[in-house]
Amino acid sequence: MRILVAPDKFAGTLSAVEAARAVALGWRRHAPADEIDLAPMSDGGPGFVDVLHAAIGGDLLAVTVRGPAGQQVPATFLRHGRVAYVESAQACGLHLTGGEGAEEATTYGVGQLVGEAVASGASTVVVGLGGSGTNDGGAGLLAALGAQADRPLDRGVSGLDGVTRVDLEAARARLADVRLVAASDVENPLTGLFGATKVFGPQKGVAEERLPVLDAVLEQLAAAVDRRTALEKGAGAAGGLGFALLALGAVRGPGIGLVAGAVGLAERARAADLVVTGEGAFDYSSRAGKVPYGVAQVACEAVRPCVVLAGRVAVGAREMRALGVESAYSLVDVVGEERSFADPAGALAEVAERVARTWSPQPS
Ligand SMILES: Nc1ncnc2c1ncn2[C@@H]1O[C@H](COP(=O)(O)OP(=O)(O)O)[C@@H](O)[C@H]1O
Ligand SMILES: O=C(O)[C@H](O)COP(=O)(O)O
Repeated sequence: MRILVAPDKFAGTLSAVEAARAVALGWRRHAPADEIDLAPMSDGGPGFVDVLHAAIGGDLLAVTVRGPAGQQVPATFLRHGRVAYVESAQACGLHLTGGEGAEEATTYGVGQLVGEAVASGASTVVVGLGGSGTNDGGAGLLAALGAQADRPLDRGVSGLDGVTRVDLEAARARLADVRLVAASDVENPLTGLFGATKVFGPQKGVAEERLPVLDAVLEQLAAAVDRRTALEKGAGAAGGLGFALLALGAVRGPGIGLVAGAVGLAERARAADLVVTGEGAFDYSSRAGKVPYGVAQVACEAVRPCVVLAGRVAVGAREMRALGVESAYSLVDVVGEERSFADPAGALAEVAERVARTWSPQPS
């Protein structure tokens, strides 16, 4: 059999590359003769630059930028021809905030990264969104690129309270000859019931009672910049960073589609008998622009079965079928929570070995 292994990262425990390797290791223990094609994936969130670099090559350029809490953080962007790929999580990721201080956390560093990419001569800058610890509507990015306002744009959402005027002229001029692409992992609008704050604020440490307050501040930002942009798909990605990029003229696309195209996923799925994908938590949010859903769609189009290996599975059988997934296996259910976190690679390999018994029966 030929198996295509195309997982996302397991946030907090395994990178996509490590997850793919663990699946292959476990699979081979049961089915050593199977051919395994590794295609670690990303939806624009953490791992975006590494996964693309491994797949398409190019030059990694190292820079130091302002992190979400004002600390200096190292980051790399990828230059491939005249295209630059920037991973926003490197400058404003949840792993950098530890799920604290979301109200003050800024995306200023992402703007610095975009500025560096432009300065390097890129004619297209693709910004991967997702896995952020920020909720500033991308105001920090706007500030780093030269935007002016009647409130500080670089102090997180809390600094924006009362904002009525944002001038994007300088930022737009800086990007005048550049095609900007927002590669988002979710399709949420900036504000409201399905907006960035209500849906993703809690995972960034925003307290329940603060959610409507912050949402209202982002409404003020939307009114000062452009209300219509705030309603666009993906405006609420990465704490509203999508909104700022769209306001600067970015075109939006799903990050998973972009990465799938870059790694040639469709062709590789057609060459496989089974597609294996996965992520930390396979839940309903996996539906929009998430890796397992995107990979399952590609598998479906290639008429190949697709299975999910995830840390946790919170999708019912019917939902799963609707997502185009045959079966989903949970590390926590198979090896227990303690081992899943203490030895994630070993746990994933063990689950993969068991899944191989079902999907790749060996001659006895
Ligand atoms: N090894 C693991 N075992 C069990 N659960 C895990 C493991 N690694 C990550 N997770 C779960 O996955 C969650 C992250 O989900 P994930 O799908 O990776 O990221 P995101 O939703 O940000 O795209 C973590 O909060 C954790 O609950
Ligand atoms: O807010 C973000 O960074 C994402 O767009 C949604 O978060 P997730 O990467 O954890 O899904």
